[in-house]
Amino acid sequence: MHGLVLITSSGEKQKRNAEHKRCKPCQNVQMMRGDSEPFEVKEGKYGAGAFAVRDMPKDTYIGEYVGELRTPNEAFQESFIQKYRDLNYSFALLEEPQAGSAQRNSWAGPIVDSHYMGNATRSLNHSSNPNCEAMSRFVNGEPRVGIKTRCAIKKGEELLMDYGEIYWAQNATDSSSIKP
Ligand SMILES: C[S@@+](CC[C@H](N)C(=O)[O-])C[C@H]1O[C@@H](n2cnc3c(N)ncnc32)[C@H](O)[C@@H]1O
Repeated sequence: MHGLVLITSSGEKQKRNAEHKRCKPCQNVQMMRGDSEPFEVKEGKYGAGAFAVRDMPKDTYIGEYVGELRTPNEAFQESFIQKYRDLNYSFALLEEPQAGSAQRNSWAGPIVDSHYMGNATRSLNHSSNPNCEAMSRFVNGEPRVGIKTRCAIKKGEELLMDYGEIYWAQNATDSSSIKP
């Protein structure tokens, strides 16, 4: 199965709790309110891409990565269609293995698939030097994924995030999937 990858770990959870206490404004609240930052979707190097329409500081909340929640098994079935179209909109929540464990990252929960029901955040393309990042939050007990800037971004720049190693390992046979 292939998909965009979001790592959650105990370190991440501690960071998240600390962020929650600082709340300026709290990103859970931004998700609940449905806040979003405007950006433009237009043709880029890898099909549609998302581009900043104004300068944004680091940690700007861009919006929620919305989609259908799928089980890993459902996502596996769906992945054949997405692979055929060479467009994969599945966002998996992964858990990091315990320190010292030989186990690889494993699927931890539902997969957010924006292929059929999504919003413009599904247009963010991949870069190994990203200017945006995903964050997972439990909002009223529901797993949700938001996108925020990880550095200051200038108007006109493409918004990019790192899809993660597994995505590219699983797509390695596709000649069009060239990791930049
Ligand atoms: C979440 S979608 C991003 C939006 C997509 N470009 C579109 O036109 O809808 C992910 C897909 O974009 C393409 N893509 C994104 N970043 C890429 C990159 N760095 N290199 C090659 N293809 C990329 C791949 O086809 C991938 O399956």
